[in-house]
Amino acid sequence: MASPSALPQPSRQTTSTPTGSIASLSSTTRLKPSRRVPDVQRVSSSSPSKLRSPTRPSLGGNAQSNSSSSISTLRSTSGVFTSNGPDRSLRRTVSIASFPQPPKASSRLSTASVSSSTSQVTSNMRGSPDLVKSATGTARKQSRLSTATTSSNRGSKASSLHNNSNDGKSVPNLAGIKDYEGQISLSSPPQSRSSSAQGSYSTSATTFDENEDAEHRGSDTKDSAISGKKGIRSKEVKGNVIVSVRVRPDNGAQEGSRADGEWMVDGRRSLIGFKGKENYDYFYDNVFAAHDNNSKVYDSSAKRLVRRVMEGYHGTVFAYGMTGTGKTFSMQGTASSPGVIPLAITDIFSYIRETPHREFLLRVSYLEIYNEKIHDLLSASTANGPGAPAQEEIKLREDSKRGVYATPLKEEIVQSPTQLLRVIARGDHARRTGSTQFNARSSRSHAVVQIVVESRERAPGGNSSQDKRLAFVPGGVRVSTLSLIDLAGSERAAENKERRTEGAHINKSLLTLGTVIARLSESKEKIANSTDKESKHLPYRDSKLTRLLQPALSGNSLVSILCTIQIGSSGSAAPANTHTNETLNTLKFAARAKNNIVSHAKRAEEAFGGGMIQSLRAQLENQSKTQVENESKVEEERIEKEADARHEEQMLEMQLARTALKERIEHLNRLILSSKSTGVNSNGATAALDRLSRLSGTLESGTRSLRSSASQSTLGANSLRRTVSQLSLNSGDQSSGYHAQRSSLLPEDDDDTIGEYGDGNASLQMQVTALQADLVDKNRYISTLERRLLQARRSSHSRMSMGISQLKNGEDADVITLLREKDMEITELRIQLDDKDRMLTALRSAARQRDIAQMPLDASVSDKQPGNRNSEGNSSSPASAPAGDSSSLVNPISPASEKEKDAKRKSTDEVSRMLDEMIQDRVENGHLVKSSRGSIRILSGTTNQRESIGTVPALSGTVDSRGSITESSKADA
Ligand SMILES: Nc1ncnc2c1ncn2[C@@H]1O[C@H](COP(=O)(O)OP(=O)(O)OP(=O)(O)O)[C@@H](O)[C@H]1O
Repeated sequence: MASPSALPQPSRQTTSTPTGSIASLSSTTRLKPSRRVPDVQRVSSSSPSKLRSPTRPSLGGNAQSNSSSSISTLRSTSGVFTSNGPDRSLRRTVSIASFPQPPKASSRLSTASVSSSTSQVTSNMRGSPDLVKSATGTARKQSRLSTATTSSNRGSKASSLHNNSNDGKSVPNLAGIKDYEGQISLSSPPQSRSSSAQGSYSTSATTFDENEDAEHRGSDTKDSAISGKKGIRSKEVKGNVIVSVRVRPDNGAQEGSRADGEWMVDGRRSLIGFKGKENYDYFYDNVFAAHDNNSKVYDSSAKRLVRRVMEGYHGTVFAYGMTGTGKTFSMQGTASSPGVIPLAITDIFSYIRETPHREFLLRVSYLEIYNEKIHDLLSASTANGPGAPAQEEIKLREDSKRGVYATPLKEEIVQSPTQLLRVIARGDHARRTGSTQFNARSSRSHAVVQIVVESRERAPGGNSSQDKRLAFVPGGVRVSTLSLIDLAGSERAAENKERRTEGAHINKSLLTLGTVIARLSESKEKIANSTDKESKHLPYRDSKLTRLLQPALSGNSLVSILCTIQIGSSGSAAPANTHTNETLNTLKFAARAKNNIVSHAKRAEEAFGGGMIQSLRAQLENQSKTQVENESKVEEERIEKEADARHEEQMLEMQLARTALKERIEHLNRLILSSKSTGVNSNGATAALDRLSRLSGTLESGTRSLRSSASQSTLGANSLRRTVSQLSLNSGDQSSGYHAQRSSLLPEDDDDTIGEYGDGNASLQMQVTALQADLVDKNRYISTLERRLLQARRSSHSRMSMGISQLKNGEDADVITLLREKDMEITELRIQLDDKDRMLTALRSAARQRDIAQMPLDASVSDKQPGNRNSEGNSSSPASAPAGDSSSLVNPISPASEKEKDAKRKSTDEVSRMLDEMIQDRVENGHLVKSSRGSIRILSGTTNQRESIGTVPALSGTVDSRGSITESSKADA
């Protein structure tokens, strides 16, 4: 947002125009010293023309004395001419006074003198309308100085002038013609604006300070002098409309050429007179002679209005006149002589700089009305030329707040004069121009620059720019608009068809403008207090131009109209008389405007919650909010993605870990199996159980759920445990039946699995050590797995606690379920590990028991049969014992050990039977397939959870019915 502090403070001296079309804002051209002296000189040496000289001599001694006395009085009062010379102070003082100013105490003396002399003049002029007009003009100037003079002026002659000009007709020069004749040229010296006498301004425009009431008093005197319509306009509205006429230099004019009458331009008295078939004298607020430059034109006709706009009034400045008479020259100016627009821009920024207690925001739009269509001169499509895509049609709308406005129209916020000038230069570039007979680069459209000024009070105190930005009085925003309009020129003599079409539109809209202004007088009084409704009968809607100007013309705005004329017709294709008629029409238009337009412009109220400043502030806040939201959203998404990626990675790791763990378990199973096959499991029953265990492990690696696999695994482990508990009983049994069973159960490819222990010679201790090592391995692995799971959990938790609540409920549930599954998996793996532990313990105790059992047996055998002592090793190593030897060795044993052996055999049979049942069960359930050779294989893909789980109770039931084994299995379960 363009905060006030952000508005750069332009340097008047350095401001330059971005393009050649807009003049440099350098003040040097404006402040040229001694400008007025040459002006005066130029008056006497101005080029010959058909201009009459000022009528001073014709006024007679009184008038002359009046004139001179008034001037001298002004000078002495202001103290500017005498003390400072025509310097900057003077110029500015004069310029500000273009709007009537209140009298000051210091001016009273001079006022009295002016008053008396004016009275004298007017009384001397009675009976001569021409003189009356001239004198009234002088009196009008005088009257600005004091209200005291006003009454006499009003009462005397003003009405006689303005009764005629009111309806657009000027008073013809019926008398005093002689007085004008013989005068070659006229270029009155720049008039000394009465404000200088009032001394109501400081010498610098930048310390402008005036009293509004006083100003209105001043304006009252001025207007009453010019219009003589006292009582019609209220004091408040007079002076709000300034009408000026500017005469373009007629460089090509030659004496006697194309003359159609005699003209008199008296800038000092703001008078233009014409002597021809009819004689006219027109008085305006300002008349600028050919030698007056743009700076003077701006100072006198627009400067004050611009500053009032900055204070909160709406203001409209427009240039009206025939083609080629200098409208664009006056509004835009040149590089060396900037016009109203660049000078206004400079002033706007000066004002901002001088008003630090308020915050300002400026936005600018630029449109043209060409052939009754509105074009946005700042839109890209306009700037890009005819090839660019057509822009959306711009329409005029009206609302109570904004009045009549064009939409959609691009508005640019500007923060410096350079920026503003650049924007306008861009629009100028896009504006349509063409060559007419009277102007090589004629504007073919009405161009409207609109600068919207928003301001509001700052809180006192804040020194830093930061403070200034933040500290505001909780007041409202004041919005005012400055419209600077360069109308297209009327042209009657177009030859080219395109020019004619354009000309028709231009003329039609100008005609409507003239009609509206003429009609304003009909209901002037009404309009002074009018509501919008009452003014609706005026044909504002007949043209886009009048519709756009409606708020200004109907009194809501300060208005300054600059009418341009060219007195000579040199350069014009039109015949001299046509040209003169056109010029007279312009003058009539100006006179009507002066008399008919009533402005009761009021300073805009400070609106709360409205205005661009506030909406921009709100927008900015919203934007930053949205930005923060977006950033946090992006950040959250990034975190979420990272978390997802981490999560996936962890899942993958866990999956791998699980697979690896299973492999390890399988491997462990194999080791157990091999240990069974060699030592503890020498009876073969264990081998069968081991198969089962292995089977469960294999099944486990299938596609069934973790739970089912765990059940299987547990089942295998339980079976093993049971087997181990039985083995503790059968440790000494080495019946060949087990070998037979073992061979029938072992798949062929298991021969390798038996591995190093397969020879049956490896010691049990070695197997136990291997198992232990494996166990340690497994434990390590599980702890790693646990650690990872913990990490995964932590990151999940942190994700949740970080408020990445964008995760859908389903996702949460998924994660939780997954975690639970992993927990279960770990638990189950633990159980398996415990099983293995127990199994190992069982194996150890079995080994120990076997050792113990063998020791007394060996001892008794050796005791009773000393010759057989060497057979001990054979009994413990069936592989090394000769076939059938075992029975022969057993025979000599005592009846007690026979009994013991019997019991062992029985229990071994029992285990075998149990295993058979289990295997049979599995075969029936389709988990195992019996090969033709009698061996059993695992059927791949037979992983039916229901079946596998179902086997457990069946097995349990079987085992339950069997004494000590039942107890052990129950405990395991
Ligand atoms: N006061 C002046 N002093 C010097 N040159 C002037 C003055 N007024 C106008 N001119 C010159 O006269 C020519 C026509 O002026 P300009 O284009 O401003 O006329 P216009 O009224 O805008 O015409 P149109 O309506 O055709 O656009 C330009 O070359 C301009 O420089």
